[in-house]
Amino acid sequence: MDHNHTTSYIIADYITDIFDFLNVILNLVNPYQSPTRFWMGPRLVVAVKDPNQLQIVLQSSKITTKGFFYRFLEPFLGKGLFTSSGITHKTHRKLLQPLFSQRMIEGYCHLFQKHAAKFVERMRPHAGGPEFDVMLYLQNSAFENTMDVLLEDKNEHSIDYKDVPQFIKRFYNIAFTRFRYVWLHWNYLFQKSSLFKDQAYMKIIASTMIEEIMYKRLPEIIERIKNNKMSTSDDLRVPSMLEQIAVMIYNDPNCLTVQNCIDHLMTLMATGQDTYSTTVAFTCMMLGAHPDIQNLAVKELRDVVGDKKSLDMDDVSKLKYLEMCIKETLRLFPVAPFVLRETTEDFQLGKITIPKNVTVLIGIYFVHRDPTLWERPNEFYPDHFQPEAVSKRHPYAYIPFSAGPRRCIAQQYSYTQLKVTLGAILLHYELECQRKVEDIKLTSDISVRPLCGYLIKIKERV
Ligand code: HEM
Repeated sequence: MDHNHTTSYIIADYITDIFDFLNVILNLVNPYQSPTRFWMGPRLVVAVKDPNQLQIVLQSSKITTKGFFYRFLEPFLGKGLFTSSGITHKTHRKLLQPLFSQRMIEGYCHLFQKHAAKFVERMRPHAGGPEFDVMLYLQNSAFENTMDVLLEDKNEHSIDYKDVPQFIKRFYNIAFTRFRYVWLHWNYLFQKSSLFKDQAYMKIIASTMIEEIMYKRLPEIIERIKNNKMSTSDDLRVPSMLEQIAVMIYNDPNCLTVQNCIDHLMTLMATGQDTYSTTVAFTCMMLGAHPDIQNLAVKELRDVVGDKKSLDMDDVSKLKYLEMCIKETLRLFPVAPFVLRETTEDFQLGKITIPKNVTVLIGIYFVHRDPTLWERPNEFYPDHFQPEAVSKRHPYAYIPFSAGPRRCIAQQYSYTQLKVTLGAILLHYELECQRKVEDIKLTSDISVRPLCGYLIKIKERV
């Protein structure tokens, strides 16, 4: 690799002493041109933040192996889509892609509406009151919504599972702690820690829950498949994801093992919640802090939705301004500020050769706030996503869902779910937030988090 790009060498202890990982990485990488490199304990990390270079890395099929950090997610997610690599990932991705097709998303929309309405009601006691952390309600709502889409689960499971949404957060936190504290990379030391015990306990509860619901649902689903009758229950306009997976296995019993199914369901459950809830929460904060922008979003909603109090699929595609607000939120507060890859052979990045066995850090957060790419990089300014501005910008300047073969499988699903939820919130409440972008101090584990919490005030909308 070209040594002119060498920047900083850090030793393991340096990074572990500092709580604020996001800012550690920002300070290490920001002053230098891309790509830049640093050591994390014994590992060489190459950070990429230039959109042309990001395009080369993300589009390449030679660098799709997830970084070493993802090994710490495996105890919970198994070998699901998020953590697997190589041919397994490629074939399973192809199998699961139809679960997120436009037709399926249209079917799930009905469930998104149901859970958005429930969420709006849960917040009602706060209307007219002081500020509160909206995540208190979002976490459970995200969990119930995901379980409904995945497993046709009506949230009737035993009381023992009420903590699972909290476990998912805690689990990410443990994986991230392992990442930060280099000595916990070694299984031997990790297994001596209390984190290991916590992780094992949470894993047992969560996977028992998934298996219990799965086996409860399966006889009915198999009966439907045998009778050639896909789901027509009142609540489901399309089959649940479990039912679609069962049909695949019915047609080709070798396509997935039972363990594959459990791993995929665990992965979709865990990836589907935190992403959705943090984006809804940050968007509420941003709209609350910018009443003029909120008014524009509400005007568009009223024009599209008319007198209705919820949104259907036709409405969703017309809400262009609300989508711009969501995109701007994901620009400033990307769910994944960095993603990691591992080189399995020497990789050519323009004139630079990145050697084998190096971690490549894909700097989503950097490119999203690059002043050479954005008119107002540190402000909430949805007009960044006016079609004309988008057409002039580098396509890899904005990659909240990543891009290429390892991009998020649920991008369209997420925009639909987010618009349905935020639309319902805005139709019922006026949002207020006292913090603008510059007042929100961020930290990160696997995702970016506001140190102050997701604090907003709500008032009934007249
Ligand atoms: C605001 C919403 C979301 C954002 C911003 C987001 C972002 C991302 C990003 C950046 C990646 C790439 C991660 C990496 O390379 O390490 C990813 C992958 C993935 N996401 Fe999402 N995600 C969102 C919602 C969801 C939802 C709702 C689901 C599931 C229901 C989901 C499932 C997945 C899966 C399975 C992968 C792995 C894909 C693969 O490697 O083939 N995501 N997501």
